[in-house]
Amino acid sequence: MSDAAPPTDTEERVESTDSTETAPSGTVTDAGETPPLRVRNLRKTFSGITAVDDTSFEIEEGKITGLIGPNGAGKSTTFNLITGFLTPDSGTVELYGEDVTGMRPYKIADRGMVRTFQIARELSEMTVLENMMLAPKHQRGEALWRSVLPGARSQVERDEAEVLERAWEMLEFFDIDHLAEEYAGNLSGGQRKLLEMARALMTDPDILLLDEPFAGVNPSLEEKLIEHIHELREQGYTFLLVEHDIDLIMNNCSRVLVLHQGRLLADGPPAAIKSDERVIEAYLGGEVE
Ligand SMILES: Nc1ncnc2c1ncn2[C@@H]1O[C@H](COP(=O)(O)OP(=O)(O)OP(=O)(O)O)[C@@H](O)[C@H]1O
Repeated sequence: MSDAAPPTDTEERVESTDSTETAPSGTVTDAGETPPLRVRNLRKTFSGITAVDDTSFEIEEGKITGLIGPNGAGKSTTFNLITGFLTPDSGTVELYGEDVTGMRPYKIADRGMVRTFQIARELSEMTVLENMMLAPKHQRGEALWRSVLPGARSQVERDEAEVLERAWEMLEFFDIDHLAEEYAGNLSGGQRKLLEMARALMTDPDILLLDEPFAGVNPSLEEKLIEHIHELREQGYTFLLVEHDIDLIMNNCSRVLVLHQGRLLADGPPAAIKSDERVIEAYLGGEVE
């Protein structure tokens, strides 16, 4: 990625994806801002298979960026490398200019970047509210630590009250507060996605990484989910979305990153990506729109 100012939604330009053009670590864009997330020359292999191959990109503050690519392109691996669930063989991940490469996921979450998770089977047997209360683990850890200090009891109670208040706020924001006592396993696909997002927001992150946010969501809830994402973006949150539904990406992201065989094939606004020959070719010669 070059140091050029990020393209606007209307520009038809596709960024060069030559990773040698990336700016040195800690530099700022021409707009004068350090990007929330910058990935440089990331590489990850699994016993001979190169899943992510010298990939570099950055995402813009307060924008929705989409990450797409055919099956096996390296999207999940990239997500896991960025969020600390995998350690890269080489390359760096920077959050607001800070090198967080190889940091544990909870430390990365502490620094303001979180990802959504599918609700595991065990959590399906807990209520929606219980799922929410489990989310900010590091805050609970702090509360336990403080519990050995003088005057700690009231502090612990205050912490718990704050977490509970935040949980209700998020459930209300996503219109699932009426489901608070429902088992998570009884929710519809769309309601689960809302809960996944509500949980991710418990720690009040700056950057949200959404993993297939629309998978299994019916059209009416899909619309609601999209509205919520845009509302949060307007509040200043920054998004990176991995999603198989190309239309949803093209219609809702200001910028799209295309991975192919572990490498960044294209990076630009949706209109330019849709007409990019290399992208069309990567999708087996099929239609991108
Ligand atoms: N833990 C692993 N062990 C071995 N190979 C892996 C592992 N994880 C991913 N791979 C391989 O790395 C490549 C990239 O996989 P990845 O899951 O990141 O792609 P993806 O774009 O998310 O694919 P999909 O859209 O099908 O989910 C694939 O060839 C995959 O088989």
